[in-house]
Amino acid sequence: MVVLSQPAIEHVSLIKNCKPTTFSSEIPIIDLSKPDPKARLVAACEEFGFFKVINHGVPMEFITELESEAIKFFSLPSFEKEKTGPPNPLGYGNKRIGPNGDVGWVEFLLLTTNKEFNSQRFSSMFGKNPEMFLCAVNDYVSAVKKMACEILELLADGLKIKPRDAFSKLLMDKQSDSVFRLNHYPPCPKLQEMNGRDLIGFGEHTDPQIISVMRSNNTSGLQISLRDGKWISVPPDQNSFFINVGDSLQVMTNGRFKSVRHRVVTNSMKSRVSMIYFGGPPLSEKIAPLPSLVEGEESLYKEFTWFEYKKSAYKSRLADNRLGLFEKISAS
Ligand SMILES: C=C1C[C@]23C[C@@]1(O)CC[C@H]2[C@@]12CC[C@H](O)[C@@](C)(C(=O)O1)[C@H]2[C@@H]3C(=O)O
Ligand SMILES: O=C(O)CCC(=O)C(=O)O
Ligand SMILES: [Fe+2]
Repeated sequence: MVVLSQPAIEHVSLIKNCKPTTFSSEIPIIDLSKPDPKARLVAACEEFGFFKVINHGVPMEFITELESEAIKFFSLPSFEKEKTGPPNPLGYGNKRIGPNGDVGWVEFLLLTTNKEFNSQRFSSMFGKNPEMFLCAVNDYVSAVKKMACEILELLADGLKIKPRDAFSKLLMDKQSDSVFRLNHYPPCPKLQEMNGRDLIGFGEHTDPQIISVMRSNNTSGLQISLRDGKWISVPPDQNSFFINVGDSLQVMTNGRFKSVRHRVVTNSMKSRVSMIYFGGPPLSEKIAPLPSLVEGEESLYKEFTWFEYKKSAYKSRLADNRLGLFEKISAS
């Protein structure tokens, strides 16, 4: 087993007292090999903005290969990892999340999903041999993107949207502004002496994009907020994927789907390694409710492009309600 480095707690402010959570069995599970998952997918996006996918069709060797490359990367000495940082927003980062003062017990690598761009920007990784790593990223991202598009098409069918690629075409576009993230949450044994206190790995937030596909090793830590504001812990499952509705999908469905608030808390004993594909539209794409979903209702959002939303999101703090700035103020 590879043991990853353990940084010392130097920011007491990283420690928050999280309300107790329970491991939840309520999280919807969607089996993509079953005949007709559309209605259950729509219900999951309406009620939770979150679900687990099993029998997903992503080859296991792509997952294990990328996990082993990620562990190799995070096991490098800091000075090697820092050659690919600081994140702007792409690149290696440690504890500081985003440009606005958020911190978490996490180190990460943010990449684009563009093969050529990654090769140029990250060719210094692993000295002279970044190929294995970048190849593992490409194989994994292509397979996960295919699954994300399949899910988005089932959702469009479930919502009776035509054409059925109304959402998925944004991820398939050559200009799609999608990102890929590897997170490593080192264990923090000191937590055991801290009487039930939790250390924030990644603070609460919603993802700005259309859809996020998360996979982690078998270490717990991910929590989601239910619509009543209660937090529940998501039981880890290294063989499955977890899907988040992002802010942009909330807007495109005129609020029918809700982007899910989520966070990660640190485990006292085990490292957590997660890999997340954030499917986003091209920068110039107008993000607006689809006409068939506003019929007879008003659009809840002002018009904006993904470029405008992303720019505004990257000025915000993690926990902010980023969509608030783009909501129409209702007359009543
Ligand atoms: C604090 C921030 C980090 C973030 C950019 C932001 O200003 C607000 C959104 C954050 C988020 C959450 C989802 C993804 O992990 C991410 C890459 C994204 O697109 O938006 C991160 C941003 C980041 O880590 O740079
Ligand atoms: O690491 C995880 O499980 C989730 C991280 C996350 O929410 C993010 O990177 O946006
Ligand atoms: Fe997230």
